[in-house]
Amino acid sequence: MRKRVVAGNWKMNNNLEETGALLSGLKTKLEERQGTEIIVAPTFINLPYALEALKDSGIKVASQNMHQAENGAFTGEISANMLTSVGVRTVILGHSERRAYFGEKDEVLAEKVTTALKHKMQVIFCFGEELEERKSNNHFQVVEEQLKAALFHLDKGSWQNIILAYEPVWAIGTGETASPEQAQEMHAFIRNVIKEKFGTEVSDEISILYGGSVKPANAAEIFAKPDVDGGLIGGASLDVDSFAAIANAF
Ligand SMILES: O=C(CO)COP(=O)(O)O
Repeated sequence: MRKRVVAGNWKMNNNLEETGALLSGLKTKLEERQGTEIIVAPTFINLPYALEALKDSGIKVASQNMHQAENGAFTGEISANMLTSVGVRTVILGHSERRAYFGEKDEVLAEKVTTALKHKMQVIFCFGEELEERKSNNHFQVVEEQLKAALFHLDKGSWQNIILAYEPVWAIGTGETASPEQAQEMHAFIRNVIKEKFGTEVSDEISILYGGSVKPANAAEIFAKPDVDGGLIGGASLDVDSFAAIANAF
């Protein structure tokens, strides 16, 4: 049975006080939630605080990024060892904002995935096409290439620590969502790409999340599709009621 996951990517939002308020609201609203893995990804500086605040809640804490090297002269960066040493066991990698604004390429992302897995971290791996690529009908090819470049070096066993997050760039923060049919079509394609390389024992078990303007009003319809196993939520994860409503949309 593959996991259902609802994850909140807070991006560069929420200072300490705002983090505290959001976490205590989530704890109250989501503590009893069964059957769906809930993950929140505050900014690096608030990760230890979030871990403490969510202790015993069943809600997991993820970082939004990580450097591929073990340690060294990489000013401003955070390593896998630093994350796991404070108790963070999940990392979001490959987000389109990291690719677009910080120049992260597939090769670096492949290294980041390897490093995270070496440290026994769970990886939420993001990928997805840009608007022009969809308009020119290249979206399937783009997505397949992103998966191949960053994840095809893995062995079968590693996949139990991977969650995929399909996030079409044109739907992120734009209010424009992929239709449930578009999401299902792409998710089925992704599952098939994984099946052809790694077999059904991997493709049947891998959780594939959809991300891009998921809101309480559209979550249930998207999550109802057979190959959509949950969501990676940006803007709507910053509000307790919205995020709780999305988590309850299965
Ligand atoms: O980028 C996203 C999650 O990682 C999606 O962001 P929005 O939900 O704000 O569109």
